[in-house]
Amino acid sequence: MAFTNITSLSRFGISWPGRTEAPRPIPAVEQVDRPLLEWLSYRGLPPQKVTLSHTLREGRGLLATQYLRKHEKLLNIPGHLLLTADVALQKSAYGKLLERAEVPAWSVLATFLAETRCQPEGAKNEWGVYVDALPMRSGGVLEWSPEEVGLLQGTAAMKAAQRIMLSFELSFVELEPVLEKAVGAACRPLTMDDLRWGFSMLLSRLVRLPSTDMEALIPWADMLNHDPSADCFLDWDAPSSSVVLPPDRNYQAGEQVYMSYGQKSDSEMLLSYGFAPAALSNPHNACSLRLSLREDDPLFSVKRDLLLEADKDGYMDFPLRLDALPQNLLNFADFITTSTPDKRKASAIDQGGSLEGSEKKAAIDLVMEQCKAALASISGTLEGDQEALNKNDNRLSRKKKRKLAQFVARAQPKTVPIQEAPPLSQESFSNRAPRSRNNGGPGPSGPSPLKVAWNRVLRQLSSLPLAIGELAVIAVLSAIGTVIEQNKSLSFYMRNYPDGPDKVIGFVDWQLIKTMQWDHIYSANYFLALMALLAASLAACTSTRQWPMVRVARRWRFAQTPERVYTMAKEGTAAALPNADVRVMGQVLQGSGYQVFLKGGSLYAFKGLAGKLGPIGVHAAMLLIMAGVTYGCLAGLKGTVMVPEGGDFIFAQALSPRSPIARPPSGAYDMLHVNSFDVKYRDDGSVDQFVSDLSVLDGQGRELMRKSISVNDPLRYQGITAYQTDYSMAALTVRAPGSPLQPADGSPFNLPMASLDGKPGIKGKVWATFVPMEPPPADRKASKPRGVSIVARDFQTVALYKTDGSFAGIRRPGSNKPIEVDGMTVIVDDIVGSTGLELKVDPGVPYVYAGFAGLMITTLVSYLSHSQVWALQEGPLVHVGGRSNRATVTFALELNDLMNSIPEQPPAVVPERTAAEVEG
Ligand SMILES: C[S@@+](CC[C@H](N)C(=O)[O-])C[C@H]1O[C@@H](n2cnc3c(N)ncnc32)[C@H](O)[C@@H]1O
Repeated sequence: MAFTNITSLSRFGISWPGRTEAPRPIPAVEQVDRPLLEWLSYRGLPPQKVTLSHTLREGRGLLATQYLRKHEKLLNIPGHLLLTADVALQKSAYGKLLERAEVPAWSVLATFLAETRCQPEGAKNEWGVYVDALPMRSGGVLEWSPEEVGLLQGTAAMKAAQRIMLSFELSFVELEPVLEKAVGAACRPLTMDDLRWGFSMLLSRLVRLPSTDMEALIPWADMLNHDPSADCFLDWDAPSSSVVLPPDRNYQAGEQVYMSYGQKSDSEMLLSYGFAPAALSNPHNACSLRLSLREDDPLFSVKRDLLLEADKDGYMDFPLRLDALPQNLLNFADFITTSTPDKRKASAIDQGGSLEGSEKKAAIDLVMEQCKAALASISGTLEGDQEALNKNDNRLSRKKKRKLAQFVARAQPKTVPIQEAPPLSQESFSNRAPRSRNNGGPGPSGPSPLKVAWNRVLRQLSSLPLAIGELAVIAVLSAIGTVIEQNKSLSFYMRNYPDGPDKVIGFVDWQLIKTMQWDHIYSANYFLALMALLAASLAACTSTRQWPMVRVARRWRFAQTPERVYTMAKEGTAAALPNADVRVMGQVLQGSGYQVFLKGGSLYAFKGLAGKLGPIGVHAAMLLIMAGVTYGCLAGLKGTVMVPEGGDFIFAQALSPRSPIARPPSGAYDMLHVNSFDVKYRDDGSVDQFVSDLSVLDGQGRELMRKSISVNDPLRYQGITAYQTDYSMAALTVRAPGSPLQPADGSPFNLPMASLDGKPGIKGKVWATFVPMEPPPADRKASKPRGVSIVARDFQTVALYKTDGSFAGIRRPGSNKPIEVDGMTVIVDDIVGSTGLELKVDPGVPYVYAGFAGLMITTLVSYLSHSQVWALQEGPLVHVGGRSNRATVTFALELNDLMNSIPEQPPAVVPERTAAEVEG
């Protein structure tokens, strides 16, 4: 296929430039290079297999001094020659200030370059010779005039240019107040232009060494020029502790050695490095191809609806590289051409997979058709420019630069960067990655492998799909924990989840429950590990995403040009107010709750920063809840007791620790006494409430606390909570003249009650006792004892049965009404109840409560809009732009109202000229 194969470019009459250059005579060292070469050798640069030349098409570059074999290690630059942000921090007069302000690595390096360059001769720091050897200009976009940048209007290259320029401006705004604080620096105060030069040098020379992820300026290696067809990168060689370059081909002595600055498109090259590779020589060039559904397709509306359902528009943009086609492009092309559209196809567009047979052919044909159209427009433009482009060098004249900009603007309507791991990169600058802090490791200033690995782990952990997956698994496990009763005895599970054919829902039996720890799922090791993983994900997301967003939001960002005001507003509200004063605008904004900053005629105002902090608070609150739950699970104690009225126990006897780290609180050694247990009934006879009157007593029996507890109203004492959860019947108080147990004085006596739950044919809460009519027989086996059986289901009535088991009657305890059973009189006086208490010690509760309170507040705060307004005074005009991340319509209305409320200033009075002046 023509477009996946770069050799097909020969049909445009294009061959690879540069790499076919004839070897040159090896030049003698020029006078101008001497200071740099002497400095390099003084700083310990070993003899090299390349030498510096000035007479190359690209300006300076490195020539092989001997035959170089492919893959042989070239260069050998020791680690201490690397200029990293950490080295710059140590050597810079602004080091302490920059360190304290935590500015990004790029800003540290740019400041160091700028200050070194400004230092007077003789007072320069040890990097002075190297910095003086850097070019005055790189040709990159930071050095372009607004008019030149304007030539990119309407292109994606414009966006990239703006991103780079905005990053520089943000860096400057951040650096300016820091640098102002410096006293006694060895150079004059640094200006915006000084720093612009510093950043421009970084953009065109900073190297990222892929294997250590370290960014540094590398003297000597930064003399290598770029060749789009080269495939070799600078890298850190751990065994030799130096920077090396393994060439991707053999070089003759005198030939220029090239490296690759990364798989970058022409526009990226132009913006960062100030040159564009010869036309069509760059296989990494990319343009955006838009594929859309065809309106003449009879299945148009079916396909459009399917795409909408799959959350997609009727068109898709694809970054197209001459040497590769993305799979989702083919999938989308297949969807456009298919005669059997379905849900699966629509939602699988962004997935991998490969197409087969006729589907693949139809998809490729469509892509080819569109590509041809796109390429025809590119090649048409190129032919006219080719001559000019082929002659480009790195000291671009204004005219040439304009020409190149036009080329980028016309030839690449939408250039999209699509490559990985470029060694020379402006990415960290544009993304404003924070300065790396070096904690030791190989090389003098590279991040340790540990740090690289740590960053990778952080990135993985903060992935949203991972966090959603973790939450989903926790939700499923919590559902299991809600359905299956927790922390019951083994016999409970054996009874309720039998094995064999009666398994619950066909597969859940007690063995599975025990093996999977579903009987205590919330303290199971894998559940706790999952909680820890979710906590790590939340923390990673906060540190890698949310906190940087807040830091960016906190920066004051002034717009210096009207275009910038409108760019900052993006799709928000923008307007130009005639005869207005930006200071009045500031006062109006301040009156509406904005924080306003004015610098010269430029205004920046914001409100609702808390809205950006809200999500961090949400994460912190969730972490607190999880920490509280985990702490409660590990350091908690729990237990259940059944205590008869009048009975007591020491808390610690009933509490068992949930893990070895759990410790009973000091109050656990006090005693709980049950003064009474009462069941309250409604008029219809149903149970209304169970009430236990409890007292906490100390070792000497003194009452420390007393409370009547009921369901949902527990007793809380020194971290111990006693819940009313159960009841039982302990004894029946009766009088039974004629029974051998009846005391002689006729007073009532107690008969213990036993639960019948689980006895054949009986389920639920039923208790019974027996009033004997005669002393127990000598041979208990031979004859059954005679007596009255009394059965109770609740505390209101009891049923009495004769010796032969037949029903005798019902009585209310305490009614004093006797009943005659088999000749014996029985009076039921009372049922003595037992209260069932559940005891819990959960030291995590305060944290969980605090977490939930925090969660409610921070969730609300997250909904606050973060609104920003920029304004710039330009003569009598004030350009205003604003945007908000939420409630955009309300914000637009509010900003419009604010703008309308700004009083119009009287226009400046132009004195009328006198007749004499006119004549004169
Ligand atoms: C890392 S420096 C290389 C050394 C540089 N030639 C010098 O004199 O310092 C990068 C700069 O070299 C120039 N450069 C590199 N490769 C080039 C190429 N293929 N064509 C034109 N200029 C190139 C650009 O000006 C770029 O900003």
